[in-house]
Order: sequence, then structure tokens, then C-alpha cells
Amino acid sequence: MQYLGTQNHDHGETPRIGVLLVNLGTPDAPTRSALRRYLREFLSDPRVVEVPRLLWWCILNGVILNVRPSRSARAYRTVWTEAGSPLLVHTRDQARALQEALHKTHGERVVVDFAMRYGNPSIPSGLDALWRRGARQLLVLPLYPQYSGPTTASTFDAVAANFRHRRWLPELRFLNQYHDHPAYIGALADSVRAHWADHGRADQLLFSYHGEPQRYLDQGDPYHCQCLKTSRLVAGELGLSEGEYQSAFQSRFGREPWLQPYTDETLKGLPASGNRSVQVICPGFAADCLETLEEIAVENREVFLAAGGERFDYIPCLNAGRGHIEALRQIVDGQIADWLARPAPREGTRERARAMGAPN
Ligand SMILES: C=CC1=C(C)c2cc3[nH]c(cc4nc(cc5[nH]c(cc1n2)c(C)c5CCC(=O)O)C(CCC(=O)O)=C4C)c(C)c3C=C
Ligand SMILES: [Fe+2]
Ligand SMILES: [Fe+2]
Repeated sequence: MQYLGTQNHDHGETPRIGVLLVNLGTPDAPTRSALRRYLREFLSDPRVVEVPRLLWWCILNGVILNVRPSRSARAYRTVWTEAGSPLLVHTRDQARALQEALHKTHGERVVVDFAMRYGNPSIPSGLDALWRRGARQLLVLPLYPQYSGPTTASTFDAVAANFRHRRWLPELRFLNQYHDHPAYIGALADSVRAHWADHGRADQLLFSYHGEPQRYLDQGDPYHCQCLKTSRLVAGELGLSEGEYQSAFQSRFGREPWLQPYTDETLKGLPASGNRSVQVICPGFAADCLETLEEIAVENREVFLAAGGERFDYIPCLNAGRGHIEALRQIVDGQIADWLARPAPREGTRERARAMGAPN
């Protein structure tokens, strides 16, 4: 096998700690062709769609990639900004802000970059960039607070697949969830309190999470449990009682049962049970994206109002807000504490350089 030749020879530079933020990804443009490319990559991942490969290949190429790209492109156009896809813009801002925050405490020792599991910038390009900046210790931080196979494990697969082609691997740490981290829970609770301060309270606080097939839960995926725990902890911090909040799952795809209750059906039922106003928060998304800005803030608002609801507030994701960056900083610090506590490893660069034929 020919290994990747990205290993530069940094003679004598202090090795750094790299932090790679990873989110799901997004099409390069809100067009049918870009969506086709993006959805093909995304929906071909066996972690996302667990259906026998040959059967799935036929469904994907025969039906889905002919129908969905135009429909999704139309939806993406409604949320697209001058700077690009919201998910990409927020993730880039998060990486910059986190770099700044970590710089304050650790100086040049810690370098941050970001990547997307599907589309661009890719995970291989993020790993290359960090290696070139001197990262020989690497923390991969998937921006999914709750672990799930389709998101977290798939990110690990992509990192591992890239490592197969590298001769010299960094020391690796992979964060697989932070659904109950006090700083993350605190940041969510603060965002709700800030919303209440400006808009007052509603009858219900609805926590809406991206769904996945019920089958994945039945087969051991901890995602569902971690979502419910996040809700319970945030509600606890806000002093909400059982009847004042609930959790539901959105973004159903395909025909098999997904995690329930479904967000749209839950919203439809609220007015009849005396809840005329609702506030919706999506703690499973580290950044606003199509699934929050369009599916929740537009589509599901209509569902609720059509069912007799009177007031629907969408509480934005934490994005690159100060509370979120501080939470991520604490999460990262907890992960890299032991690396920081020992002196940066020496690489024997002079020996390497000599072995490669450099003059002394
Ligand atoms: C087909 C199965 C899917 C599973 C399982 C799934 C799990 C899952 N997804 C997220 C986070 C995001 N998903 C986003 C978009 C999106 N998700 C699916 C399908 C599955 N997701 C599709 C087909 C799409 C594309 C949009 C569409 O055509 O409807 C996004 C938004 C991306 C953006 O660009 O804005 C996020 C974020 C999680 C956390 C999750 C875990 C269970
Ligand atoms: Fe998804
Ligand atoms: Fe959706």
C-alpha cells in the first residue's frame, strides 16, 4: 500500500494538540445536482441506512436519488445564506471561537479545525490541515451531544478509514457523547432562560431531537436514552415539572417506525390538551440547519397553528454563542487534561532528519 505523504518534517517544532470538530455536512449548493451528490454519499453510509446493500442500492438509485434531490434543494434554498449553508457557517464560527478561547489558556499548544462527515470540508482534509499545523495528539469531537450509530460511529469510521492510509498516526482521543455534561446542560438552560426573559413562558417546552429507526434502539443504540436524559437534566435546571415539558423525535425518513413520539404528531395534539402556546428547542443539534430552521421553525410551526395552537416559538440552537463555546472549551479541556499535564512529547526530529539524509 502507498501511504499518504502528508507527513511533513517539522524540525524541532513543539508538537501540538489538535482538536477536530466534526458535524454532519451539507450540500455544496442548494441545487439538485449538489443534493444528488451529497445525498448519495450520506445515504450510502451503512451506519445511516442499515438495509441489505444490494436492496438499498436499488431503492437509492431507482427512487430516492430521482425524487428527493429536487425537493431537498427547494427546502435548502429557503435557509441558505449569503455565506452558505447555515450548518457550515455556524460550524466554521464555532471552530474559530473555540480556537480563540483555547488560545487564551493554552497559547499555541492547541490548534482547532473543523470538518464535515459528508461533503466539504472533508474529514481527510481536516486531518491533513491539523497534521500540517503540528498536531501529533488529536481529539476528535463530533458535534453530536447524544451518541448514535448513524452520526458518532460514522464519524469514527471516517477517521479510521483515513488513518488506514497514514504511515504516522497521531495519538487519538475520540469523544463519543456529552449529552449530560454540566456545561452543555447549563448552556441549554441559559438559552431557554434568555428566551423567557425576552418572550415570556409558554404552556409547554418541547425538546425535539432528530429521529432514527426504532430498530436501532431495539438493537442497542443508546441515542434515545441519552436524548431523554438531556431533556430531564435541562428541565430539572429550569425547575419544570413533568407536565410542563416533553421530548419528541423529528425528521422521519422511510416507512419503518422511527423513535416516538413524533414531533409533528405531538405538536398536533398539544392544543387539544389545553396547550395553546409552545416553545421548541432542539438540543441534539449543535448548530441550526435545515432540520431546525425549515422543518421545525417553518413546517412544524404550521402544523401547530393549523391544529389550533396560538403561539409557537422556536428557541435557536447554541451555535457559536458564548455559552456554547465556553461549554465546548470545558469539554475539550476535560479531554486533553492529561496531555496538557505531561510535557509535549519530543519527536526525535533530529534523528529522523538524519535518517532521511539531512546534514547534521
Ligand atoms: C436516512 C436516515 C437518517 C438517519 C438515521 C439520520 C440520523 C441523524 N441525522 C442527524 C442530524 C442531521 N441530519 C440532517 C439532514 C438529513 N438527515 C437525513 C437522514 C437521516 N438522518 C437526510 C436525508 C437529511 C438531508 C436533508 C433532507 O434531504 O431532508 C441534518 C441537516 C444537514 C444540513 O445541511 O442542514 C443534520 C444536522 C442526527 C443527529 C441523527 C441521529 C440520530
Ligand atoms: Fe439526519
Ligand atoms: Fe428534515
